Amino acid sequence: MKWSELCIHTTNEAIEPISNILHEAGASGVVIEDSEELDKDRSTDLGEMYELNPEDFPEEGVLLKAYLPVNSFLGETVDQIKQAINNLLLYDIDLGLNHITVSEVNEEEWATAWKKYYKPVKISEKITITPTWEDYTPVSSDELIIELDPGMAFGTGTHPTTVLSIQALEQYIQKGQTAIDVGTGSGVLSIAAALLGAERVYAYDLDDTAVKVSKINTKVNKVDDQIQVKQNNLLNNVDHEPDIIVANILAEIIMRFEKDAYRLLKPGGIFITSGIIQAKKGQVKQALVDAGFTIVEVNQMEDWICIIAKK
Ligand SMILES: C[S@@+](CC[C@H](N)C(=O)[O-])C[C@H]1O[C@@H](n2cnc3c(N)ncnc32)[C@H](O)[C@@H]1O
Repeated sequence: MKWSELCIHTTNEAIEPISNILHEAGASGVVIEDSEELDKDRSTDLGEMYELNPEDFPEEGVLLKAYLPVNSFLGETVDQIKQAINNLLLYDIDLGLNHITVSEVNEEEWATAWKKYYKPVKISEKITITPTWEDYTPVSSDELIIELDPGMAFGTGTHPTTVLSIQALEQYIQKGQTAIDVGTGSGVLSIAAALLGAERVYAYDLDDTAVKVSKINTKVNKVDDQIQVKQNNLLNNVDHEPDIIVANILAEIIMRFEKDAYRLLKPGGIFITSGIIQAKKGQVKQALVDAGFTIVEVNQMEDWICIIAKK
């Protein structure tokens, strides 16, 4: 099959919203080439491997590459993507150069293109994420390993918004608790919750590819007994009473269901909200307080904010 590569020159801040647009448009996998990745200080004490080739990265900004099958809808799809990206300006998201090119690639090229950037990474005190195709030997006996093949669903597990969510889960989850993961993507946060001791996790995503991929990932990590994955719009028609709700979704989407989160959580329950850009921090905090929550922590990584609130 012929594939078309859509290459978008943008900024770090725009990675997640543009990735979402690309997935919604049916893109199969998104490659992120971030100029900052090359200069990042990285710890290698725990056996992580970083073999980055400067030629794979832009001099500045971020290149996002998405792959779409070449068919008769391609032109329209590309136009819709461009329009949706331009609409992000309305949310004060800096798009940088916003230069978009389209070229053709063959199947083998795209199937391996994104895998070379994805290596084992220790992302919290206890959790290391490793791609399923890498051999990784745990460094210590209490290290928890998540094996992930993001396939076509969002979430290699190493995006700052995901890292912040996992660090918060690690801090707040207690053995035997029930958790809900809204917008599970690859299932990474649900798997982390289960490995950290949650007895029951409900993982929801609107996207059926995410549902399929996360089901596979829960099996690969042998936590499919603890995690129920289901296609669902936010918390609509959910009646479980969790101890923890985690949602790594954009601010605009969090502000559509903070009241449902408050209603469902047990008293004292924790709501971990991630995927929030700096500019939206105040609005999300206010929405959480208006819903009845007390803000217990606000954490930041790069330009991303994670707000932890208590019922
Ligand atoms: C930023 S990704 C996060 C994926 C994963 N939780 C992680 O941390 O890597 C957001 C996910 O939310 C899903 N999503 C978007 N809108 C949704 C909705 N209304 N209901 C459920 N899931 C939704 C998307 O399909 C996507 O998989």
